[in-house]
Amino acid sequence: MVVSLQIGGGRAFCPGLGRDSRDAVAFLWNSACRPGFKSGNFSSKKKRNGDGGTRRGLKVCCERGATALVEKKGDKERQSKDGYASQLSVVMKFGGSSVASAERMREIANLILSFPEERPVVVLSAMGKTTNKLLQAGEKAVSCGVSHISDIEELSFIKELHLRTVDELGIDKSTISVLLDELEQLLEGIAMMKELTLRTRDYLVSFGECMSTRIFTAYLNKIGSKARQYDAFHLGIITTDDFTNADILDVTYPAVAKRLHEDWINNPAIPVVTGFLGKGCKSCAVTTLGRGGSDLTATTIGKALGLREIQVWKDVDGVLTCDPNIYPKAEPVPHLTFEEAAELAYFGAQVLHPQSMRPARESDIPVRVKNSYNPQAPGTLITKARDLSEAVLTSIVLKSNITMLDIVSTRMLGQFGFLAKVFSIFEELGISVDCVATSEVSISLTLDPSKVWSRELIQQASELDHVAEELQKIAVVQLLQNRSIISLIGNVQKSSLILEKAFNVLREEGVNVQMISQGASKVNISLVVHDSEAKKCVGALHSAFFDHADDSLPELGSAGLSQNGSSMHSSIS
Ligand SMILES: Nc1ncnc2c1ncn2[C@@H]1O[C@H](COP(=O)(O)OP(=O)(O)O)[C@@H](O)[C@H]1O
Ligand SMILES: N[C@@H](CC(=O)OP(=O)(O)O)C(=O)O
Repeated sequence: MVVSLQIGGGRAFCPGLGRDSRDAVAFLWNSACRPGFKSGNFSSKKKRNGDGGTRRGLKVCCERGATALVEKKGDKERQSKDGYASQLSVVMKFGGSSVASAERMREIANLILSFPEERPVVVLSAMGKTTNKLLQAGEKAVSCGVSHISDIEELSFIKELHLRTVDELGIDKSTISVLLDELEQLLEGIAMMKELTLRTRDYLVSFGECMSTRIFTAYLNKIGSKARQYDAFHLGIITTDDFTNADILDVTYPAVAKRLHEDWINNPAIPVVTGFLGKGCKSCAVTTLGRGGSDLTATTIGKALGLREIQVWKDVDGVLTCDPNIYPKAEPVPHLTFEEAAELAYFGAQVLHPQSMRPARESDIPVRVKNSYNPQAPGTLITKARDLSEAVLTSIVLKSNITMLDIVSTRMLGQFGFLAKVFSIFEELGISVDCVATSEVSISLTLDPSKVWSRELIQQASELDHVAEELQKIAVVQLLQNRSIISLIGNVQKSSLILEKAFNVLREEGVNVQMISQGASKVNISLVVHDSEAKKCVGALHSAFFDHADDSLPELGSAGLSQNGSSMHSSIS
């Protein structure tokens, strides 16, 4: 088959073409399989790169107006779903601790520029603890009265931090002064209304990312690295209207790819994007993706552009065997699968946003978790698959202050529809359920406190009473608070070994496990214990699985796999 290309003014054919043209043929070959592709519509283009040099590429046009610059010199071309062959190569996301001060911003800029071969999209969180401070300021504004807004300690803190940073970096105050004024006006509005709705809350916290990205972009430009700031809600990150915990919609991917790609083609500059934020599809208001949501912004952009790698830079040497605040001897895990990472994030490891692995997994783009304080450390690489032959336990996750419900049917054994009825009550009340262990007539479950709205709900005793009231129509209900879930993320092929070892440790510690649940993905086994015993258990389990990996524990009989509060069951939820 002969494929013809129109390159510049000349005409060329597949056999014997130069390298650039072969790249274009490859693109044509891929694109021709896509709907909307119109063959023969090519033009060459000389392009200035970020350093002011020129780089030759071929601009390939598709029918829908999508264009792609195909690089020469063996730079592996990657295409987004929409047919864009991105010039950008990686996403580099920096969390709050990585951009907490002027000093940190300088270090991050140096770090980004120390990879001259990369053309990154930078995603930033708010500086340090700004998001928490904004939320606290909002809460205070509700009751302090309009005339006392300027007395709010957290507002002064935020102003001082951002103005000092701007000053220390030697950039213009005007970069953020308008936003600081708007923030004060917003707090006055909250004080006037005496209420802080979820929608307003999202708008309020958005000031953190909007300021950090403006400061960092101005700094990059000041030091001669051309950068361009983007607010995610203007970039095309479209979400549901679930304020404080919005989901990203699929329309986001082509919109983000188009905007970033076109801007880069027209005028290359490092994109610096606000993490955590989006735009509600119906409300058009600013939404947020849940706490820690900048990780999800990073993977979403990675997928949109079909980038080579997604890097999330934190203040730890990667994903660790355990939260270092709970067990300081925790060690980095060198390699994880998307499934393992998603599971440990979902079960409460703060290091990654629970939904952040989805876009990366869907587009099979590796995620690297690195330490911005220690860039030499190898970090954690998260990919589709890894060698599990030696793996037993990967990580231990502790989620505390959980509410557990023990529900036993008042109907006769064998009544069908009991479980359906229980779950329909949770659905009606909009409550998210976390771990479950069941039998035909009884069910133990834990309520998910990771969603902001449900955390508030759980804190409201009256709401919980309402749950119990509804359930009591069909069952005897016991509400057990102050429980912890210890999740063991490990190799499914070794689940019996994990259980055997874990139960031996817990028996030695004299701990009674109140519920066991092995998730559908089977890389996770969750044990519910009392809050007061949880940290001790995690320490002992960590010692057994990681600190003394060679010590073999005495063999025990096979443990039951699914147990709820009232009885031991053989099923696995
Ligand atoms: N398994 C774990 N591995 C690494 N860090 C963890 C783990 N569990 C909890 N953490 C906590 O997560 C923090 C990093 O996540 P986060 O604060 O969201 O980072 P950033 O704000 O830089 O994105 C660490 O400082 C650590 O305290
Ligand atoms: N600033 C937001 C979003 C975020 O992702 O932050 P971090 O990357 O610092 O966890 C938050 O605090 O939730």
